[in-house]
Amino acid sequence: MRLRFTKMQGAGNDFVVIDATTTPLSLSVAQLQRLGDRRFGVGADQILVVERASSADADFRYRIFNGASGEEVEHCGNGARCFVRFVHEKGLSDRNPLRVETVNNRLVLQAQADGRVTVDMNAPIFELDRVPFDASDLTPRRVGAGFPLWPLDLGDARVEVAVLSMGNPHAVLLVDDVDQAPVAQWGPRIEQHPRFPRKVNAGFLQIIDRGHVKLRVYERDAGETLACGTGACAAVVAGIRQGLLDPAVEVDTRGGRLRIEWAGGDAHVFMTGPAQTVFEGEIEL
Ligand SMILES: N[C@@H](CCC[C@H](N)C(=O)O)C(=O)O
Repeated sequence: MRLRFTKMQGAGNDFVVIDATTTPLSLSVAQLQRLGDRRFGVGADQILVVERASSADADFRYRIFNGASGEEVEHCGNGARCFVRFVHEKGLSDRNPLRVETVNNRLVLQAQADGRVTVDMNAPIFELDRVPFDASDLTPRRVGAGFPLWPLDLGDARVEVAVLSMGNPHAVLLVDDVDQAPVAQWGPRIEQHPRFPRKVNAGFLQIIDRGHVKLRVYERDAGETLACGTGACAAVVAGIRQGLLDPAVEVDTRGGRLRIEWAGGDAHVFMTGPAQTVFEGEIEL
């Protein structure tokens, strides 16, 4: 099969984006992994497939697959911004905002006049069984107004993580200096910790001040990426719940800056950041 694709990036988190709005497309895990492979394929952290919506209250359906594993996942913040740019650039729709359905969510996305895109990421989820996280026999340390930090045994280290879902699972760890943080060592151990039955994205968060943080994320099934949009939302929400951050925060990732806003409680989280097309191509799969 010959497949047309668009290579995109949002803050250095990179994607192969495929238009499946006219012809339905079913790719095998091996084909998805080939698209994600930086040596034998195109190379991407995630593969995004744009489809027709299944109901009238959404404009499109957007599916996300981790490039390394070919597994379908629930959410991708940086990918959502690229999805908007793709739909507008390809002339698939000129609606703004766009409403999109994902495997477990509905999102509203708005292209801004300055070229950035804002995504309504919905409300964060703290119920542990919905993350999911197995906290049996664990006692958390409570911080802020009672927000739990959970102890995790990593073998030669014991860390404390905030646990939440942005539609996909996140564990967030506070560090003094993110550039020195042992992301490559602890990232995979947190990602595959048995207390996270569906694995987890592991965020390493350094607070600069109440409106500015630095963040690195070891993504589930992707390794460390240059940025993770849902990870940025989860980290800021965790920082706010710990009483360390204000409601609007600039997040510096290794690939660029994201702005995250959350008013607390049941409020939705809003993420604003860049999205860019890198090139177009065709591949024989
Ligand atoms: N890069 C993404 C998240 C992609 C999915 C993640 N690796 C997972 O498995 O949940 C983002 O920008 O949010």
